[in-house]
Amino acid sequence: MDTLFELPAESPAPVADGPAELLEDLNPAQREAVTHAGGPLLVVAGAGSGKTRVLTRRIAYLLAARRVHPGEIMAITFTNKAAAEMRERVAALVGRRANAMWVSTFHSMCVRILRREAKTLEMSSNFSIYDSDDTKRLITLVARDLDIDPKRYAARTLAVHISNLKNELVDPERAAADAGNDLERRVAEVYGEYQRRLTQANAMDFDDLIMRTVEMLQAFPDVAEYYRRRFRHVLVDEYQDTNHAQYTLVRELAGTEPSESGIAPAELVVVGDADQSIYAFRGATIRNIEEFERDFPNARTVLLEQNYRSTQTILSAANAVIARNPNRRAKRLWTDSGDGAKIVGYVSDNDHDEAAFIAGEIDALAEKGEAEYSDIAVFYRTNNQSRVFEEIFIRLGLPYKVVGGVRFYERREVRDMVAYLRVLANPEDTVSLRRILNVPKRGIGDRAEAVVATHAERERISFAAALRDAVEGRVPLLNPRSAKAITGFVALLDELGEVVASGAEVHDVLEAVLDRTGYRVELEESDDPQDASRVENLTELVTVAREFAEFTAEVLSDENAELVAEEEGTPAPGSLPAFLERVSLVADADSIPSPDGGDEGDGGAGVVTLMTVHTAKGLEYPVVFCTGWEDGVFPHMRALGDPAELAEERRLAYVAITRARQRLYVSRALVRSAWGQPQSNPASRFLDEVPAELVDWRRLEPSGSGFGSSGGGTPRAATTWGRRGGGGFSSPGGGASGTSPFGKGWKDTVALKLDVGDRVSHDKYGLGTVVSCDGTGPRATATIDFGAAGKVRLMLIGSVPMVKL
Ligand SMILES: Nc1ncnc2c1ncn2[C@@H]1O[C@H](COP(=O)(O)OP(=O)(O)OP(=O)(O)O)[C@@H](O)[C@H]1O
Ligand SMILES: [Mg+2]
Repeated sequence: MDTLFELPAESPAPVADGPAELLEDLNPAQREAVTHAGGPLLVVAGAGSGKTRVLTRRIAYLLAARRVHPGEIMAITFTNKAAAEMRERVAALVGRRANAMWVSTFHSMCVRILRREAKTLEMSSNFSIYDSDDTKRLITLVARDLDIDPKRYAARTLAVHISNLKNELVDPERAAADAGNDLERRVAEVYGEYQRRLTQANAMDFDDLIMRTVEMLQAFPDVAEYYRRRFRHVLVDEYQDTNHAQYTLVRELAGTEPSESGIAPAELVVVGDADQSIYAFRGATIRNIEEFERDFPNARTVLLEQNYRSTQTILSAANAVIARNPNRRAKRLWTDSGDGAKIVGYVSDNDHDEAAFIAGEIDALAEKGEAEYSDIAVFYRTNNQSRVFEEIFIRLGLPYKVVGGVRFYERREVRDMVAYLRVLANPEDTVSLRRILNVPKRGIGDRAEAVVATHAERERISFAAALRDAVEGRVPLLNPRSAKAITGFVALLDELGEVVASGAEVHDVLEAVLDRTGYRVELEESDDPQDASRVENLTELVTVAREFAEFTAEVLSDENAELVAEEEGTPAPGSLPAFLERVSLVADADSIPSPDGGDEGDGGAGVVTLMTVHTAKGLEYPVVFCTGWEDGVFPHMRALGDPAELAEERRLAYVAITRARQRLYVSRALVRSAWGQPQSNPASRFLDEVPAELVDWRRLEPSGSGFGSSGGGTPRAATTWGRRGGGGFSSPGGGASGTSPFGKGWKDTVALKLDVGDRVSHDKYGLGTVVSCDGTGPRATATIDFGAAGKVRLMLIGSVPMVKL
């Protein structure tokens, strides 16, 4: 780590056969790393300094200049996306020969090795891979069988401990021997039994993939020898995020000294940035970077200091934020690409406004030709934050893709609840009915379902009618226990039907479904952390429904009722069918261009990418929106009282900022409803850490500044909307009136000037297009098509919670 190469002023002479062009556009330090031969090499450098470029270029160089066969190369990346990207980059350089290389994540590499070597491990090569869900389930069963009190030791806790042990390559025997307290003894006990059952089931969990590979390479020198002989070049990207097991795997593969039969260690090159270590919760440790030279004899270190990705403004912001972390080695990172645009800051009233502002900016950038959709990424801290963006983007017709994480309305629990609502709205909806028949489990098995379905077919009645027949004992072959369960289910639906008939609002119906079906309790009592996030998603769905009810109430209030044009064929405002229509529109994934459509074949503009910051590691975009910069969101609530976690969040912020090439936006919402009840969060401390002179804040002060012309009797515009951020308010008059940043009352006055065809974003209705305008002055109204929310006629006087996009 201490070695900084003194590089010759002149670039190293290109090797035979003219790979000079492979070195041409590299700086001397990069060139050194690309051409380096022999001992292990560590490249440490800040974001955007070309670490990944060095790896891909090195591969090309190995092939072109050093006559290495592609099959001798093993490159490891952190995500499958990164692997695909690297393979692509190498293929662009060397064509189809890229195929013989192994470019993959640690996990896929291990699966590949383990399937090949299954015999050695006395397993069959078609072993299953258990995901975290399966893992939690199995651990729950094991713990139950071992009489472990789930209140004392939750399956989740046991799973985390077992995973940690595996990441440290500790087997059950050693865990048992080392156990120093009751928890550790219990964990060791469960661990042993869990492993036994995995083997019995011919299965491995994610951590096993790494651990078993390491064990195998250590236990079978001839197998290790085979891979050593085969892979003469091992390259690892994002080395700062390796854990102990992965580090050991790299060591076993590459070797540190000649093997028994005299094969020299492979050439090892690892690249990383301690400031971008964001997987400590999975056991990643920057020790692996810091101790590289001790771990690998004869290792050398190259530092890269020039950033080629971002403008100076973006880099300065990133440097200022990460500089606050304690115990880090300061790095010099510079760019000669100029200051570029200022960072745009935006404070929104709420998360809808934040998304609408971003949608407006994206539209403007695309319209002005400053960026294509595929140049743009929107980042958030946790997956559930994608929902508001998805809704708004779909309504506006902005093509986007969500990377990682399941789209909100595609999540199982959300689909289950929507299925309940559909059945309540339309009992003949057989698909939805059958989906919820035994969800949550109520003893109506597949066989019973089949019997009822057969009866329905034979009698030519609906499935719902057949269920009622079952209640009355008119379905032959149905066993009494199933009939009883069906009776309970039908009674439950009737009960819920009464809730709907009583005129309850959609969110209350939803709450009733969650409670009376036992769906929520089941998730809450589960030990599976996935179930905890399911509860969060359901809370989010209730929020959607509540907002829907609120805006409907506002629309239907006396003073506005006459302004609402009821459209033929559209469901009554606020009704369950209206809500379902809105949800289906959002869930309609068909209208979204395929993410793989790439830049070609979809009109050339591609799609906007939405993802969490974790997913964004290693990527870059000309335009980046960092959203939800609020204390409690980013940094995450969990990190607020914990310096180590806060440092990790700050590294995450550093990763987020450094993805941007030309333009960076940071935004926060004063009120966020993502967690059920609206919450007001203070600004993220990371925002304060960005030097003020780098940021152009676009937000109208609560009153006064910059609006309206003088004269006339109409009070002046006073809104909470951005002054320039997709702004659109203009005031025909002057006067004086102000609202608080939170004020949304209709009493305050403002006039919004609209023309047919204008796009607007309404706080409650979402995005819409103006279809007609009537009247002038205080009598001005516009009819706006809000898609699923219907066509609405609105007065343009009053503090209309709407902006022109
Ligand atoms: N010598 C160079 N000349 C021109 N462009 C370069 C050079 N080196 C790297 N780049 C460009 O700079 C950008 C960042 O490079 P790269 O992604 O390799 O950085 P990185 O260090 O891996 O970043 P991260 O830490 O985010 O993973 C890329 O667009 C790359 O093509
Ligand atoms: Mg990289």
